[in-house]
Amino acid sequence: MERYEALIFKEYPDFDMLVMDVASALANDLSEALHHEDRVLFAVPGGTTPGPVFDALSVADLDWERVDICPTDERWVPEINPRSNARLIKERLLVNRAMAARFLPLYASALQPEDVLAELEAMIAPKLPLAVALLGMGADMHTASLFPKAQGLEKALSENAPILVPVRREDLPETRVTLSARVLDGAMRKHLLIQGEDKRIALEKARKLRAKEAPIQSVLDGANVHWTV
Ligand SMILES: O=C(O)[C@H](O)[C@@H](O)[C@H](O)[C@H](O)COP(=O)(O)O
Repeated sequence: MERYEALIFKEYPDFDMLVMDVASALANDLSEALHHEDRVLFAVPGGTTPGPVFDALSVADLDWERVDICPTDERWVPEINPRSNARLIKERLLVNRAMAARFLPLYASALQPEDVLAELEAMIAPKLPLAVALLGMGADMHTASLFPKAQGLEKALSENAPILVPVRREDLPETRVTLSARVLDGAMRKHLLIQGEDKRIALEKARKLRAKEAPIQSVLDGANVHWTV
């Protein structure tokens, strides 16, 4: 296991090995957190990578009824929309034993996030800090919906950022809502899932840039990075 600076980088021979090890690490982290707290908050990403990890984690034998699960970020679409992270998480993670967990949404039926942000934050605030955060990363070095050059990024990266920040960028299909960097980085245990050489190179690049150019950097301290080709 390679260790450089304050993050732990673990490489796997293939994606299946990564999936099993990350699901096991997440189950252990959640179980450990549940020894110390009555309830724990677990944030998980959307995207194409985490699905198999959700499948493997959903059968883990732990006190899921004491786990609250929220997305790291959400696309501002109803759950019936295939792009909804709530839909992905409910289809792949909140099944089997993990069905007993409680889901905290980052979307509510309103034209704009700003119309209901206070209500969404009120559900999450009492449960912070995050016990565990599972994160993805784009090749453009975004994580959650902390996208470079996006409207809302500066606020989401600021030290006194609110819990939730709306994010918009012309090329994004819809408005996003993201947990702010301070909330994500404040997770007691962080696991970053990245697959492919392009993302490994992007991660290396991110470590030399500022968070504004490479938002992933704002959550790397103490993170467990799980990578496979
Ligand atoms: O809503 C989302 O899409 C995620 O939260 C996002 O941050 C994702 O983790 C990255 O874009 C990586 O996505 P892939 O796993 O599809 O590469």
